[in-house]
Amino acid sequence: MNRRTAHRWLRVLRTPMGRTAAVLVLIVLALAVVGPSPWNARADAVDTANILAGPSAEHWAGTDNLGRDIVFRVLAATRLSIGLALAATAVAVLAGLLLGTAPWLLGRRAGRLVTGVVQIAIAFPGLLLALFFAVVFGVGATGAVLAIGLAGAPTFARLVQTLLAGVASRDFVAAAQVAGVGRFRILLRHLLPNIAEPLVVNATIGAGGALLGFAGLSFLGLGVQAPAYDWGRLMFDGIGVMYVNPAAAIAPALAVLLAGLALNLLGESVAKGFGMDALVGLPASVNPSPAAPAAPAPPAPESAGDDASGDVVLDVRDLTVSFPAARGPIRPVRGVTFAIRRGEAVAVVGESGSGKSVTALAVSRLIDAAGRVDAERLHLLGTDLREPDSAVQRRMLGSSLAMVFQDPASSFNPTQRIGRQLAETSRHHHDLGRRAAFARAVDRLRAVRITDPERRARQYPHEFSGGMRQRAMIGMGLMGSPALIVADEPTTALDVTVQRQILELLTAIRTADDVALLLISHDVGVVSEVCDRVLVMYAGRIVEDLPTDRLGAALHPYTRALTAAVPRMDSPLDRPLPVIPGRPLDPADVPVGCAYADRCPLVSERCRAEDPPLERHPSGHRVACWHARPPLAGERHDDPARDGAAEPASVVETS
Ligand SMILES: Nc1ncnc2c1ncn2[C@@H]1O[C@H](COP(=O)(O)OP(=O)(O)OP(=O)(O)O)[C@@H](O)[C@H]1O
Repeated sequence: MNRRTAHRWLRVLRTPMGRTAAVLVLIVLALAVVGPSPWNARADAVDTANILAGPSAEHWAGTDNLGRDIVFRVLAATRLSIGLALAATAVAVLAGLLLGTAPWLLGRRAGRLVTGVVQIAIAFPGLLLALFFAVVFGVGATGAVLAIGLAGAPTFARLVQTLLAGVASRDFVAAAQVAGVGRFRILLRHLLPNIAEPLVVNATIGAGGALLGFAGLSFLGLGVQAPAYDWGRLMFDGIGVMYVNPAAAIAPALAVLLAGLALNLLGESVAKGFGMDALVGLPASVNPSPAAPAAPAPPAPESAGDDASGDVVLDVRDLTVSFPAARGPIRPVRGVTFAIRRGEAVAVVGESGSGKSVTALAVSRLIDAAGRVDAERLHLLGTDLREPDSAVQRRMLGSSLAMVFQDPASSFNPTQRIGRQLAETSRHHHDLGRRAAFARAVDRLRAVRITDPERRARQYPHEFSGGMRQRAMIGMGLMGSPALIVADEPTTALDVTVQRQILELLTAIRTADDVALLLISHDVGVVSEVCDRVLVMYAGRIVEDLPTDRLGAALHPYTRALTAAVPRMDSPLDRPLPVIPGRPLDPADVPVGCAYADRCPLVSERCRAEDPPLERHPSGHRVACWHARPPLAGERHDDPARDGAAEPASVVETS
């Protein structure tokens, strides 16, 4: 148990409810472990002179029809009652885990089938299911364990599915996928450890339910059979003599009630105590170190696929991504074409919802199962990413593609030490032993300028600051020999100083190792510092592809509006900051014609009727606009006033 878990348990035990529940459960467990041996003799001692006696000083709950002491029989039955309830809970958890993890392991179709079966099973009342299984497995303790366990399995399966869905969408799982780790290994290493706590809590509550269920089956005569007895069986016997000695039924019922209550209360207290927790990041020093300025990359190919040189790392042509939706599929990425050369830094900018992240996810093969990726070409280092997933491909991608996510807080598995998580890639792809992989992890942490890397590698993610986690994430990408780093808003969640350090680090790595960078950002200011080229996206399409240093001479009105919205030192203080009028487009509602038409100051009839293709302009940009032209002197982009049917400033030629 790590310090954090111990701290949470302590917090649970400090509450009155948690303390009471823990004491009660300990008493019940102690009785179950030590109880029967000292009391068995008295519980089974027949006293024909005292048959069906009422409560007295000698027999607190009276005797049964053979004169045996009820209290001792209840105490002696603790082990069997608790043992069977725990066994049934174990069956429920195990079957629930198998059913709940099946969709993750089996893929979309088989997964849906399993989910459907689970949903149907959940629709049946639990007691009905238990009775059904009890009949199927036959009368007796074993049959009842299986019946109650299997009746509880669908609820656990759904819980596992829900918990898995929550964890599977976290960045560290995506990082493991990018690193080429198989689904079973991800399940064991990343998913299950992160759902263990809520599962244990629910299993504790479930054990209370199983205890009641078991007592119910034995009471109905379907569970434990004489001469063995559990609390349910004692209730069954007691009910027959209810009118002579009611305590014979009440005593075992009280035992069921108390033990069930204890387990439920403990589960609830733990759930509450653990649920209130948040990861506390200890302040840690960030190691500033200036990076060398990036060397300018050679001019990039303007259109993917046209460039046959071996220099192209990523080659994307006509990429479309769609997701199912209630009113028909939506297409957040609609025919995107670009290429990135070795060592080149390309930014993708655009407002929220323009399809930047979905493009990056498609390139990294991280679009979830419901989504559909189509492309005329989607090559990373010559490997066709449209091909079905294979071990060889995963291995190649795992070492040549690195991904840095926006939120450093969710980029690492909180249950594992940083060094181990970094080492995982090397153990998997380079067949390194545990020690060698850990040594490489330490070396990579050093490479991303983390001070005292040996000590840091042994720490958990919550002991790192946000900036350090982001560095460590970059270090994880460097465990292989990446040719491309995809960084999706890597600095958005960080403060300005740390932001700069991360950008400098990315630039330094790019320059030193000739690694290409695909930087997703909504901040034109950031990308102009780091990147050679900018792809401007609007409503799922690239509307302009231009060198960063030409941003001041952008041809598309949207690029100009984005650039104008960046605050500058010389912005006049007496005027509000320019904003782009209107709202970004909903991908479910893309109009005919140019998607930017409603917000564009240059809009004309043609814009509303025909969608302009992305074509090469004589200036070298690729631009998708019927009115592509350099900005006019004094032009404002926050001014919704139309300048009429502006004539195209230059002829646009097809590339
Ligand atoms: N799994 C999904 N299912 C359905 N729609 C999705 C899914 N993922 C993304 N989308 C939709 O795709 C569109 C583009 O999303 P994307 O995350 O690429 O935008 P973005 O440009 O990166 O914006 P932001 O800067 O806010 O991250 C959004 O409208 C989003 O709702």
